[in-house]
Amino acid sequence: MNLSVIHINNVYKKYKGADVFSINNLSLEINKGEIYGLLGPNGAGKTTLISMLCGLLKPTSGQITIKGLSFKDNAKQIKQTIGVVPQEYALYPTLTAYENLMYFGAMYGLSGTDLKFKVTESLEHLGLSKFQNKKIRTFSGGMKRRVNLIAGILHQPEILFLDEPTVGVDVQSKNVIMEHLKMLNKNGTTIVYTSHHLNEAETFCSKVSIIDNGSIVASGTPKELMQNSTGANNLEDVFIQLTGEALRDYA
Ligand SMILES: Nc1ncnc2c1ncn2[C@@H]1O[C@H](COP(=O)(O)OP(=O)(O)OP(=O)(O)O)[C@@H](O)[C@H]1O
Repeated sequence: MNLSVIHINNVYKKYKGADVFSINNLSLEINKGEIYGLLGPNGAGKTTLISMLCGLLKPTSGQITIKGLSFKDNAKQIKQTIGVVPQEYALYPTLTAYENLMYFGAMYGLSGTDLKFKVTESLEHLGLSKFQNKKIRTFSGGMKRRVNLIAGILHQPEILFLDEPTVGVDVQSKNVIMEHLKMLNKNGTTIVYTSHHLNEAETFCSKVSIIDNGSIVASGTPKELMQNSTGANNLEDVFIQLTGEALRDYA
């Protein structure tokens, strides 16, 4: 039986001062154990949507529940259940990787030997042990992305939200990040992530939604979307068929 853990019902979002809705009557259910990809061109609304799912932004109207709970009434409870890996680095550049992670772990209520063990173990899993006492400002983009990921998962969240977790990283860092996410999912973590990497999403995601102009234009397993699009050999073909060739520049 599929157990829905994220429920999005008729959600709209209009930013203050904006003329148009960035999210436009969007409804979606995400089941426990999925790796769910939110895909779409620049400006489609991916970051806006995932920010609302994490409770960082409020919908203008509509409902979002996480395991049946709403941010309005149960924000504290939800925050213990979810992990968030934002697109922008949330790290302190003048602190070391170890110090940053001890800080983030403490924010999630971890402490003592448990916290030290989790920080040390995660740094090792993501290939960063050697650099744990170096300041973040000296780190490469790929190393910062890996520390950013650890900061969001130290408290072992049931549901993990990631906004473009592999943007701007080399293939080596990307592989380490994706393998780690697969391992977390195997151990029961539901993963919701935004990405521009359609090849990656095609193999990584159990389900995807393609978003354009703030609405979902298609949802399903990557295989289903390819089967339903005439002549599509891969998810990129489906994506182009649904969202078109036009550039999506915005400022
Ligand atoms: N703080 C804001 N104030 C006003 N408009 C915003 C704000 N943030 C985003 N928008 C607008 O909302 C729309 C959706 O933006 P969003 O960042 O969610 O898209 P995205 O799919 O994540 O894009 P990208 O792939 O470029 O990251 C865009 O038209 C954008 O200009």
